[in-house]
Amino acid sequence: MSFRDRMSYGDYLGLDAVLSAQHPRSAAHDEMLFIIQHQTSELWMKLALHEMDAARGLIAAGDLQPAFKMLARVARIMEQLNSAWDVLRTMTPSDYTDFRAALGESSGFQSWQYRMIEFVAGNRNMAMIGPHEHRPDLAGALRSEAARPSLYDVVLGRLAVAGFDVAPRSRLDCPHQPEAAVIAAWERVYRDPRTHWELYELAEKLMDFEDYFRRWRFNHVTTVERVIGFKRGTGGTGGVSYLRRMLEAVLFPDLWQVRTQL
Ligand code: HEM
Ligand SMILES: N[C@@H](CC(=O)c1ccccc1NC=O)C(=O)O
Repeated sequence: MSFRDRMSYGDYLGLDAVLSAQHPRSAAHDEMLFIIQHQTSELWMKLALHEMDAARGLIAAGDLQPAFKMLARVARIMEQLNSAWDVLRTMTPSDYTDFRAALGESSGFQSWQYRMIEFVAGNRNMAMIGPHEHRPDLAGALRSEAARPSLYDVVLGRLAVAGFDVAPRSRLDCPHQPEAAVIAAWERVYRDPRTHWELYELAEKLMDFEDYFRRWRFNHVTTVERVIGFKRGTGGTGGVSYLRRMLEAVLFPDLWQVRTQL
């Protein structure tokens, strides 16, 4: 059973690198929880991006069934991220203040994968690249992403292919705005799902995604208020006041607006 010359479990998974990447900067007991909570979230985000990018390519090519499977997996990943807050919630303000100063000015604001998920979905606020300018590779990756059609842009492309009067966006580097022609197209899809089943299913997959995303934001702001109250964030924002404003962000406004008309 010697694995001296064969690939072992740890070799395959790169576990030495993963399990030696926890470097608490204080003696506080809960700092390990804080680090692992973020690292596992970033790993799940990596998988979500892998699935979202592949789903976007398949949707653009008109191969919707495998894309649905990937988007369903993204929804399960988001559930995982949402459940993870239950672990972090066991950390009280007393526990957190034991090591908060050790975090310096670092903050979730600098999670480039979180911003990339927003950018791939289509919520592109170029000002959010600011916190990544110290890493030209990451800022560059976000800029390149903002120049590509988003997940929602390729979905709009499917509406056009199906004969709806929907034009590609003239600018890709901004959040999606509600558009009368697109809302009218979705209205026809939702009024007659049997005729437009794939588009209907696609729309509901996007709704699932945004629904889970909103729950993540809500869990975040609630946990933050529970742990630091209304203190300013280490990233320089007002903290809870900023995160509450972010709850209003809408990824797919047409899909939310069409509901009022049905
Ligand atoms: C006790 C735990 C946490 C606290 C107190 C906290 C606090 C904050 C605060 C105050 C902000 C606003 C930016 C700033 O001024 O710093 C922020 C942003 C952010 N945090 Fe957390 N956070 C916590 C846990 C997490 C976890 C577990 C994640 C998961 C990766 C996360 C990801 C983010 C992201 C992505 C942002 C940017 C949000 C946006 O711009 O919309 N945070 N956090
Ligand atoms: N913004 C947080 C700090 C923080 O949460 C954080 C710091 C370093 C690495 C990840 C973090 N998590 C999410 O924002 C605070 O103000 O306490």
